[in-house]
Order: sequence, then C-alpha cells, then structure tokens
Amino acid sequence: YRLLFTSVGEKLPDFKTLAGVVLVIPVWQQIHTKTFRYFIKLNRTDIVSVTPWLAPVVWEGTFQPVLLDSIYQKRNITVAATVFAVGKYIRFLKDFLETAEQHFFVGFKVKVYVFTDQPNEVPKVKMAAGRELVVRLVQNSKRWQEISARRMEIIQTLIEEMLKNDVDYIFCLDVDSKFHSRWGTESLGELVAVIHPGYYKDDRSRFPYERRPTSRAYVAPGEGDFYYCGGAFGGVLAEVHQLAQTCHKNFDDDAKEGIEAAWQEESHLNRYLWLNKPSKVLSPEYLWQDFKARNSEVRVIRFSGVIKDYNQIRPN
Ligand SMILES: CC(=O)N[C@H]1[C@@H](OP(=O)(O)OP(=O)(O)OC[C@H]2O[C@@H](n3ccc(=O)[nH]c3=O)[C@H](O)[C@@H]2O)O[C@H](CO)[C@H](O)[C@@H]1O
Ligand SMILES: [Mn+2]
Repeated sequence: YRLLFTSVGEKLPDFKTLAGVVLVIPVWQQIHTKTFRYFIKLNRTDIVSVTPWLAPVVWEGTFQPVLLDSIYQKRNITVAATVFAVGKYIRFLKDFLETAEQHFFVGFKVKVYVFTDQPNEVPKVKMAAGRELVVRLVQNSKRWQEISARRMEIIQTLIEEMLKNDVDYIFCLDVDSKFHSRWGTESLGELVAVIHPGYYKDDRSRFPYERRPTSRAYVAPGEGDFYYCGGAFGGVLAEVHQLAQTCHKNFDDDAKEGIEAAWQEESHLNRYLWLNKPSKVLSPEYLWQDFKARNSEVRVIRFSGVIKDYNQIRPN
C-alpha cells in the first residue's frame, strides 16, 4: 500500500503506474487550513483572476465547486435564465434546454423563461425536480438586430414582474449555444458579465465598441476594461433590471436619432459595464465559440456558441 497526501490544485500521479486499487479519500476538513494556504499559492498564474476593482475573474482552477455549492444550498436560492427563440432560431432550443439540464445549476432551483413566437414548437424537454420551463409569447421582427436588441426591454419587464416572486439571480443567454460543462454557483454575483472569447487577448484599442460619439453606447479611445458578450450576462434582479432598463432606453433614444450601435444591445451593454463595473467577471470558458480553436489557458469550455449559417437562419 502507498499512502499519498496531495493538496487541492495539485495533479494526482498517473494511477496506471500504481499497482492495486486506488482509493481517493477527501480529507478537506482535517487539513483545511494547510490546504487553503497551499491553494492560494498554487492558484493559476497563466491568467488574470482578479480585476483592478477586485472582482474575481472566474477560470477553472480558481474556485472550489463543492464548497461554493454548499454555501448556496443553505440559502435555498432560485436562479432564472432567459432565452429567446424567435423565427428560425427555434431550432437551437432543444439542444440548449437539454444541455442546460445537464450542466446549468444542477441540483438548484432553476426557472428557464423561453421567449418565442412559436410556443407550439417548444420541445418537450424533461426537467429535473425543482426545475421549471416557462414559455412566453413574443413578436417576430423583420430584422435580427431588432430581435436581439429588444431582449433588453423584455428582460426589464420580466424582472419587474418577477420581483414579486422568489427568484434571486437571473442569467440572460443566447439560444444558439450549448452547455458542455458545469455552469454553477461560482458564477453568482451582484452584476456578472462574460469576457468575449474573440477579444480577451487584445488591447482595448481593438475592441469593437461603438466609436461614434453621437451614440449613447459610445466608448472613447483609452476607455473600457474588457469586451463583454451580449450573449450572456446576469446577476441579482435589481442589478440586471438597472442594466436592461438603461440599455433599452439608450438603444431607443439612439433609434429616435437614427443611430444603431455597431453591435446593438451588446454595444450598450459594454458602455454600461464600463460605467458600472461588474462585481464578478466570467472568463471566456462561459461563452466560447465552436469555430474557435481552443487555447491552452481554456481548460474547460462550459458554454459555447454553435456554428451557424447566418444566411440560413436570420430574417435579413
Ligand atoms: C455570443 C454573443 O455574445 N452573441 C452576441 C452577438 O452576436 P450573435 O451572432 O451571437 O447574435 P445572434 O444571431 O445569436 O442573436 C442573438 C440572440 O437573439 C435571438 N434571435 C436572434 C435573431 C433571430 O432571428 N431570432 C432570435 O431568436 C437568439 O436568442 C440569439 O441567440 O451580438 C449580438 C448583437 O446584436 C448579440 O449581442 C449577441 O448576444
Ligand atoms: Mn448568438
């Protein structure tokens, strides 16, 4: 027999080289203090795991999932997710919902709000106990930009309605994506945004912010922290409500002056998050893109946009 002590974050030896049966016994309780100190030392150095305003940047290896889950289990939280499946985007819904069952807040109370113009086409996905699917009708539109941007207004209204019931956190997600790995309590915070996988290594001068000062989404040269995704953001209801309301209003006020920001509500989101710093930032593990080759610092892909033929699925 060989007795082996290892610490959190330390790689276990290749078991194939050890003869006999291997038993892995967690001894977290007994060696907590020692492990914790060690964990800090062993924390990842190949990525930035905290922002200059001291918000965590969540990467695999920077958190303890079991520990985090136990904290939030005690609080008996409910997490809502919104997803829009309008027009031909309804085809993405089945995979989205099925993979969410496997990876999104497993073991917690979850309410998925589906907004669609075709309620009868919503796939019947089996939901685990404590998880619920709510289908809401929305109008289609001739322009994909409008479908995408109008989400902010609908999210705003939904939150106003939800404040009366027991939802604690909300995430607003793109439908043309799938979960591949855990997305759980490590992502919870007051205001949460995801770093766009296309720009996380770039200097901010290259970020595709709205650059026309006449737009309310304008970000000046030399401003901006990260380029965040429009396809995933969240937080507590009050914070996400403030964000959705502001982005919706600024988008509409721009429209009245004949301006549409470069990336619609994503541009407004980026402006908002420059002025209102997120309390937690999620790494591109939380919204990768299937067409992108995986980089070595991305140890886990949790949620990723599928490859799609824009001409096939968009109305314009
Ligand atoms: C991964 C990511 O960050 N994606 C963002 C990006 O482009 P994307 O190319 O990912 O945008 P997209 O075509 O996926 O549209 C965004 C979302 O709007 C919904 N939809 C859109 C068109 C349609 O006909 N039916 C429909 O239901 C659907 O939920 C879709 O996921 O920039 C957009 C700017 O406008 C949005 O900010 C997206 O969130
Ligand atoms: Mn998308």
